[in-house]
Amino acid sequence: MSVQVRDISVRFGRRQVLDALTLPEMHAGEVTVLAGPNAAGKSTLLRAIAQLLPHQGQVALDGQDLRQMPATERARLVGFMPQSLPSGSSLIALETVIAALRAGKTLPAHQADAAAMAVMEKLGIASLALEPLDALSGGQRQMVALAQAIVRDPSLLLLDEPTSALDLARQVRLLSELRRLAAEGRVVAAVLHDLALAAQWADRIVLIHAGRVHAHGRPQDVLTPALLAEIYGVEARIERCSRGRLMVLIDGERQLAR
Ligand SMILES: Nc1ncnc2c1ncn2[C@@H]1O[C@H](COP(=O)(O)OP(=O)(O)OP(=O)(O)O)[C@@H](O)[C@H]1O
Repeated sequence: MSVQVRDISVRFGRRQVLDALTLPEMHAGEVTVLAGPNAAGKSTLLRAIAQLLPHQGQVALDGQDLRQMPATERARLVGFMPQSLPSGSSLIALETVIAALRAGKTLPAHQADAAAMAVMEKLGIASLALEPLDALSGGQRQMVALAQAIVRDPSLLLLDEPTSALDLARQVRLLSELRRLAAEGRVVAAVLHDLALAAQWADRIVLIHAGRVHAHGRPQDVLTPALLAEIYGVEARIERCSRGRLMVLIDGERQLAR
């Protein structure tokens, strides 16, 4: 499977947030990380790809335009994990995962319960199943959001800062899960701010700046001091640790020439 994202433009009022943005084609088996400064347009792009906000341009799965698909078919094919789950829910965590499952599939109640529980077990959060969603910690809610995003077994998985509230062990658990989901034949795209995590887990990094793709490629090609200075305005060093992994070291903000 491949995903084509072409010429995406989004405007909020008079503000052009995305300007004919085209991503490199994404393929099954690959994890693509979208990175870039605050307000660059990363969340807006993910939401446009998931067809959650009005936009111009095209998103296609194997050439099939997502916009033209019936909503249930799209819900089955695309999983979206938001930056945070809305609060004010009166449901327990398991019910929210069941509701996410039923948005894309009609299933008898006992099968839906079992499928939702199986995903929570796989993610190590079975003990949270009967807790009210609103009573969970930020990291626990983020793991439940992941369960909601993957429970329909989507072909395209979109995640908005999925590790932002997670402790170190759960970051590794989530990112290993993303790699496994990709290896099983899915397309995975995640917004991440942590470039060290991106370097370790991504096949490809797309740097987004001011609503456009500034650079894209393998982590070793994109994580360069020059590009990080251009995009983030920082003095960065990229070094390899003893295991050969890329380390991104930020020495400070870049001093502008007078
Ligand atoms: N619903 C909205 N109405 C008006 N403006 C919006 C809306 N959503 C986003 N924006 C604006 O669009 C721009 C891009 O926002 P977006 O959330 O996509 O950035 P981001 O790259 O994900 O940022 P961050 O790293 O801070 O999460 C920002 O200037 C933001 O204020």
